[in-house]
Amino acid sequence: MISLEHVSKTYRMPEGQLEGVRDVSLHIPKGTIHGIIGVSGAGKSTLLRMVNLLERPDQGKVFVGEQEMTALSARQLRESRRSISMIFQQYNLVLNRTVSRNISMAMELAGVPKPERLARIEECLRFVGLEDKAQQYPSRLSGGQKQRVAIARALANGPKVLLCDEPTSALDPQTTADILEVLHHINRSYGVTILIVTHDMSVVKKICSRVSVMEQGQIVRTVAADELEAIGNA
Ligand SMILES: Nc1ncnc2c1ncn2[C@@H]1O[C@H](COP(=O)(O)OP(=O)(O)OP(=O)(O)O)[C@@H](O)[C@H]1O
Repeated sequence: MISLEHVSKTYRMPEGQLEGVRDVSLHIPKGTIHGIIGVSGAGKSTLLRMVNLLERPDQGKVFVGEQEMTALSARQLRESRRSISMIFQQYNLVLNRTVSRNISMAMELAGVPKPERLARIEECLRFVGLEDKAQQYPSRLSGGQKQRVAIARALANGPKVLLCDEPTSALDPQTTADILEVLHHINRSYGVTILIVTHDMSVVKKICSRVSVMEQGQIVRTVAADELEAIGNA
């Protein structure tokens, strides 16, 4: 479903250049949950953001489904990104819009008619267990509830791929477990392929089938999640 072929990204700054990602190749099969783990600065977020081309690689190719993302025009890329959703550590909700409007926005941009939007908002909120919060503003919600809204928003356009950048790092262990259960449920119910960046080994163990370990911009190994512990202890 997701293929990265020899992708690299170098950041050029006045004080010199920094190789964020170096010659990474990775294939993630459709319908799986894949983790990317590594210390701060290893290049995890950069790699994740290459999948929807929020970061454009300097070299290499990115495929999502049949589409070569790196070969699309700006218009085609906008279109293609509708099937790739993203959630973040800090939720990135629009604070002066209600929960309902937050979820509606991507559908408005995609030109979805209002009755369909309203039905979809209800469905997505029910999926994440927040059907009673539609008219609430984000500031009135807990961290776990904000992340549920962000997940509902991510589901609104019916994505094939969900990119998660440290989605539970701001949450306590119980809320983390609840959010991971929601992500697992999305994967099982809709067959969405999930790529999740984390520094938390327990996240990987709970929901990932495979995991890649990054160090200094490179993937140093990709293993089944239950093999990770053995490596960690070696
Ligand atoms: N826009 C940018 N400009 C310059 N350097 C950048 C930029 N984005 C990332 N980097 C650098 O690229 C390297 C990889 O960063 P990245 O954020 O991908 O790492 P990470 O593994 O996700 O780290 P963290 O867990 O702290 O988020 C780091 O050294 C970082 O400082």
